[in-house]
Amino acid sequence: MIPTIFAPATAPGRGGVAIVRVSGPRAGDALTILTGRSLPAPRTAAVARLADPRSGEFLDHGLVLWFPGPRSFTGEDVAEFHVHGGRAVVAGLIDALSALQGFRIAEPGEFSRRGFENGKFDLTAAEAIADLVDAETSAQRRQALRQMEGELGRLYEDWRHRLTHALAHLEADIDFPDEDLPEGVSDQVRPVLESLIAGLRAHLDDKRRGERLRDGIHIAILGAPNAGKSSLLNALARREAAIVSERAGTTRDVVEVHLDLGGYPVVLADTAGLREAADEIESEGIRRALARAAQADLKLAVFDATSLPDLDAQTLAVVDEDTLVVLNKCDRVAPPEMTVGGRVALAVSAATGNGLAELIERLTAEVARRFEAPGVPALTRARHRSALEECVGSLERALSALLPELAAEDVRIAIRALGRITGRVDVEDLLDVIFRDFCIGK
Ligand SMILES: Nc1nc2c(ncn2[C@@H]2O[C@H](COP(=O)(O)OP(=O)(O)OP(=O)(O)O)[C@@H](O)[C@H]2O)c(=O)[nH]1
Ligand SMILES: [K+]
Ligand SMILES: [Mg+2]
Repeated sequence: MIPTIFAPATAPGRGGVAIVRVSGPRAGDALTILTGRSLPAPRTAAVARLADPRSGEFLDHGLVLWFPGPRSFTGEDVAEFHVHGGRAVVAGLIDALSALQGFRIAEPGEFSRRGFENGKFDLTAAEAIADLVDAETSAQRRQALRQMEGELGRLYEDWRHRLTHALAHLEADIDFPDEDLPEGVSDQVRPVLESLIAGLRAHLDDKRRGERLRDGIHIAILGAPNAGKSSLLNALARREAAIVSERAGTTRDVVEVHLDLGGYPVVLADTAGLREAADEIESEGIRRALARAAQADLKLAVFDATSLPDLDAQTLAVVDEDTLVVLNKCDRVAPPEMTVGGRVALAVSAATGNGLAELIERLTAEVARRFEAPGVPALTRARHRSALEECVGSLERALSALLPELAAEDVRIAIRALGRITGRVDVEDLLDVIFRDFCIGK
């Protein structure tokens, strides 16, 4: 018999309430045995006195819930115990459940895995549940919710259906060959494949915005020594994360802080000042600064307003369309209105905080413009990306195939690649990897 699994669904530690979830064929028995009563009405909270069946020891008064399968999260029978959120209460409950025949503690992600295996949701939705639990900012939450609602799964399934349709036509061409048409893919199927390739390419060519939203958007601060980069980082982070000093060349390593910028997860990096390095260590710092600049989604180019009209040439060189230009130390000089490298320069003072609110607003707008695209679900995982790339590659091979048989085989490979994303085909080997990253009780 399938084991009945249980685990705390709430985070460990003290809290007002802790929830222990049970799923499997004997979930109902867990309720009747621990409460000493018959099952409560489905999906209705009932107050119950809980006791350890071995000793009769009183464990807690709590709420119990009964979700008979298949109308439950896992699709199996599910029971929930809502108890007072103390370590000893939860430990007592877990201990009592462990003693029941056919019960064992759940592995990480096992509830979600059972839900997937019972057809409650596809793999992209299961992954979205993990993302939702991990979401730290509102943009991450929005993305996870859209995916959990099935937006991404539907897109991939729609593509898979269209391909399955195209495959049927190809197979018809194999069965009933038209002697005048030696081409691999008929004129009927060719435009279908071409339009799918275009759709897949557009989806892949998204600057990884969905993956970035999950992992954090990278913003690098760049500028000459003493421009006030570290001061700006500290001001934006509201803590002394980086060392500030009047000595030019203070920062060597890249210093990162994680911020919630208007709902977006941002990794803000302070870097070494750009100049002819005085020694090997500084030169390595500058190399790292430039590497950061090259990888960053957005750059903040910081110029020292007190040295105007001179603008540092090395900082100027990194200014491009993904750069916000900042004139710092405007507490010491009248803020000038100017553009730098075609970008409107924003006057700020890291020392007094003047202009920072506007800087944050502009940064948020730039991030939103790049990372929020309403209506189009974003690709969110490397796993999906590699399957989609395999799909495009196979479709391109299909287009240039000389025989319909070969084209059909390539289309079959493309269909399988799409099916792996949502979990429709041969994913058994993938499941351990996917659900391993979930936390216990999910
Ligand atoms: N008046 C004024 N001084 C500032 C401002 N920002 C930074 N400073 C001063 O400028 C000096 C350099 O600041 P840092 O933040 O260390 O500059 P940095 O760009 O990180 O310098 P390096 O790490 O050496 O490249 C320090 O003495 C700061 O106190 C500002 O907005 N106004
Ligand atoms: K400095
Ligand atoms: Mg610094």
